[in-house]
Amino acid sequence: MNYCIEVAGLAYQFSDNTPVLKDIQLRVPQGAIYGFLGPNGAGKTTTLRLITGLLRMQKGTVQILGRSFREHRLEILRQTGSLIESPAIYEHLSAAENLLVLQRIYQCPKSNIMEVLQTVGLAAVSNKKAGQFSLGMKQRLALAMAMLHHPKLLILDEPTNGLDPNGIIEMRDLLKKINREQGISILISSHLLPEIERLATHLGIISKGRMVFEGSLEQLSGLRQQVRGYLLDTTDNAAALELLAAQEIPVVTDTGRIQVPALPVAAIAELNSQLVQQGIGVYGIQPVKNDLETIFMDLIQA
Ligand SMILES: Nc1ncnc2c1ncn2[C@@H]1O[C@H](COP(=O)(O)OP(=O)(O)OP(=O)(O)O)[C@@H](O)[C@H]1O
Repeated sequence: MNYCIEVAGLAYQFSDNTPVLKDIQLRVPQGAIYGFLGPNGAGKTTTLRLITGLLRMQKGTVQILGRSFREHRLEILRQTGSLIESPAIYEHLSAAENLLVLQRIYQCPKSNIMEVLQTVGLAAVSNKKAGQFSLGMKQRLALAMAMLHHPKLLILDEPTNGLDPNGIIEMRDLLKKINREQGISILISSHLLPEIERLATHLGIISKGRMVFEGSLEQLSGLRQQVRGYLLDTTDNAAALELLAAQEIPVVTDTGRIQVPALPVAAIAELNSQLVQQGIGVYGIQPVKNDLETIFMDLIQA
């Protein structure tokens, strides 16, 4: 598989000497929308700042679009668009004028300006001052700015932060469209699993400065299929709990029902017959499967 970003052994600490990143491995397949997920303070922004050269690397290697970032920094940045921290939008300039400033820096064709405004759905308001834009429109302008020079790769740090539900959906659809129609690979960070689940093809989860999962969405869903335990419905829960305690089987009862761990199916069948032999009717045995939220919480709390 070809990767547009390959990070290995990335470690970082700020001046207070507390390690913030520890041995980060991250591989973004070409053409992917890679969701970089983790709770607040996990190290997402620091990782993205290192990958885009906003922070100086201390340890590890970063390859972008097949080249070492250390050795080919400028060449890589010319092919990469990023949106990290608040974008530098001039509020007193129109959307088109904001892009014109960048067009002069990038020395790219002027026709790119209307083209990206079209892509992000701001062509009709290209002459409106950015200061009069809603937050969602500003984020779309920021995305247009990141895309102006036709990058092959976009690196976006929580681009939906602060947007209302409609703005979030718009941004998600836009990113999918850009990825599908222009073949641009996207690395996007978020602390919201449902958002990433609806958008990403691949996923990396970071917690306390370490990667705790990396793989496709299917692989994560595979974990969802695993059985966490079984719910037992009985005619006499008190007697059933006594029998389980005698066998030292841990139970959870916080839903008002008895949940036993994911024992082998033969052990569950044996438990069922013992309960019945004790005169306790068992009218339900239901496997409890992981949901994505539980998997996520398990991974980040491990
Ligand atoms: N300039 C800095 N100096 C010292 N510590 C910092 C600095 N920037 C970030 N940190 C610390 O590094 C850790 C990781 O922060 P980072 O911003 O990378 O996390 P994050 O996953 O992006 O979180 P969030 O979702 O809240 O943005 C945090 O403990 C943070 O306090």
